[in-house]
Amino acid sequence: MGTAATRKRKRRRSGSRLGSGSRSGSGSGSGSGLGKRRKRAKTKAKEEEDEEEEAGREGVTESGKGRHGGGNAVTGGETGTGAPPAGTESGSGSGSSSLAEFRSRAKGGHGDSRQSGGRGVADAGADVGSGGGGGGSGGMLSAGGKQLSLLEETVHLRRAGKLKELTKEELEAEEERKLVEAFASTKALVSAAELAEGGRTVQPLPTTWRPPRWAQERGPEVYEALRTKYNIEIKGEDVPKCLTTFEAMKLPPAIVKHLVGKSILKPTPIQMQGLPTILSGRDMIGISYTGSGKTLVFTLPLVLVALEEELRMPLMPGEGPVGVVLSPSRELARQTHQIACDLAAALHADGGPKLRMALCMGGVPVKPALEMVDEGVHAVVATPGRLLDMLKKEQFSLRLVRYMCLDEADRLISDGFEEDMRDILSFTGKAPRQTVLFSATMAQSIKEFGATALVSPVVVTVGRAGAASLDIIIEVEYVATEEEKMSYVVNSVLDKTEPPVIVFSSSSSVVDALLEYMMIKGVAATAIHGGLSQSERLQAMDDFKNGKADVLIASDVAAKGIDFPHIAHVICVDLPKEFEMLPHRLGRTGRAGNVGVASVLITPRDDPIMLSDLRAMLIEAKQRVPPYLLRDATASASATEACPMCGGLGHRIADCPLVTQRARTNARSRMRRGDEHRVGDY
Ligand SMILES: Nc1ncnc2c1ncn2[C@@H]1O[C@H](COP(=O)(O)OP(=O)(O)OP(=O)(O)O)[C@@H](O)[C@H]1O
Repeated sequence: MGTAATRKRKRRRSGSRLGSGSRSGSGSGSGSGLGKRRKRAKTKAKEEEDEEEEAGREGVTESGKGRHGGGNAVTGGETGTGAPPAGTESGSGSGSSSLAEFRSRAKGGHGDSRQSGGRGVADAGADVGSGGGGGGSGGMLSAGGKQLSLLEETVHLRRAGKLKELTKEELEAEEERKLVEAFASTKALVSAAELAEGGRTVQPLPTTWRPPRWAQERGPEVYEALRTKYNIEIKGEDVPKCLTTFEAMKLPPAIVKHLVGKSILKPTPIQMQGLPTILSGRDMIGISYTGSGKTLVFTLPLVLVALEEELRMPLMPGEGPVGVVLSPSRELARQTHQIACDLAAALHADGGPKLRMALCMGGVPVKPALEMVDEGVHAVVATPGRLLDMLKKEQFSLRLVRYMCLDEADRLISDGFEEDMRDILSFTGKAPRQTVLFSATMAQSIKEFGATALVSPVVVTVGRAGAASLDIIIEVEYVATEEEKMSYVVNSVLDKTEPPVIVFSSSSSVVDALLEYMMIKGVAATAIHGGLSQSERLQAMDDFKNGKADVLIASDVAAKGIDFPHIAHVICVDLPKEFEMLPHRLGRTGRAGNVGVASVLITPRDDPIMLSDLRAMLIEAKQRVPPYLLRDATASASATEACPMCGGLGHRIADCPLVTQRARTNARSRMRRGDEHRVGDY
């Protein structure tokens, strides 16, 4: 590992769980050491949450003017020609549309659809969110009309003798069903107005995009075979074709050229099914393992929606956006925004119009985004807190939005973001809207909820949701005490591979202590966590990306979605607070078909349920299970069926730590929202 100490980043935090905060690097470290130049930016409570964006703000005023929503023609009409020879998967390439062709299609393609919409509105009383009538969560009412909790309900039923005849297994299954329903009944994807009116759009967004004719003429058995070959599972009605080349998807040549320049030559499985699905205007839930190219699946349509709108009717100053991508962290928002800008620039360089893509996230000045809005903004990539803040200040409007994506959607529609999401949707107009959700992890409860809140969605799954990528070699290492971890990481684990390496911990103070220790040991390291200022976070990311630092020590703020190229090794010094986070952490390596190594440190003090999940994950990924895990993990777990709440393979819902944690987080979030003056890390 490199020895050049880079920047003099000095921080210290006492009480680190890892100890060793002292100069000697040993002992139980109260955290003296490198001085006190960095003030503590966070309280303990904030540190525990650490991760990300939150918001609790008041007041919703619908604003915005101008346009009206409409159809979603994306890249053109039915011009794919030249069937490929039987048995081949690719088109002839003639399906790819030039910008001029695209322009003419966009102008004539779907006439008035922007005005007329195309999605009908459901009758009052329609099934909004999950659950439908009766409160959705399956709760029942007491004689006094009060909604009963699940617990109270069970007690009532027991007293009434209705549960007597059920076996223990049946009771457990019933309990699971109700818990899943209870959590699935959250309605983050349905705006307050839609909830109030009991209506929502019920037709997929109309689009003029079609696959090439040769692809349309193939029988369903061809697509079934392709999906089997690429391990693609689909759910939904009338699922669009799976296309195995970008040309067959009729992307503008400038985009294909841009992708080739990035060595993206052939779609990955989630792209094969996901891109045609979104280009067809369908709502979609996309689940695929980490590093499998999901970002392109939702970013490319964002840019193409923007292109089409601009070609049909250029945006006026103050208008837009027509597309929005929401990310749960600033780093992820920044990354996605850059990818969208690159795609837009490729179109512009080929003679296309200039598309304006705004980045709206906390920690950075709002001015550049506002300047873009003044000119007319085509698309926005945002974190929920900043977006909501701007909407409430009427700095722009979402009334023209016809494409909305939630990246890392399981995080965005749970964990206290729910209210923000609903508030954000209150700012959308009545225009038809296409909604797509993506993640590598999505527990059954979230998937079910998504499926009821979207319009005739297509669910595309590649691999099991929450499974570790098979391109990662996972090694579990047993360490007897927390105090030993720090020296163990530096002296035994770090040297297993060449840099770059990412080290994860769920605690900011451990991240700080590790940074201090590594700097003392001469390791070129930098760190990122939610307690640092935005400029410090940015600097750390840049130093790591451009090779100034060999090691990035990170809290889970960097676990989801961040695409560092060629990470050789991920080290988890502890298990995350939610097991679901582990595949995300591990997934920073082994991306885009490369093989990676991950080390997970465990101690005897780790939660047995977490260890059980870990064991099941290793077995599923056909990795070596250390004897310690075989001995101590709880024996009751089923290794074939995932917990419907959190996706963990090692336990059932009755033992799910997430159930308790979510309840706690939601309560905390409700309390925060009562504080009008709070300004979150958004
Ligand atoms: N078709 C492709 N061929 C080769 N590389 C690709 C392809 N599509 C995307 N990539 C590259 O793969 C890497 C991972 O892609 P991406 O970040 O979209 O993964 P992801 O599925 O979103 O992962 P995560 O779940 O961690 O967010 C990126 O560097 C991207 O440029």
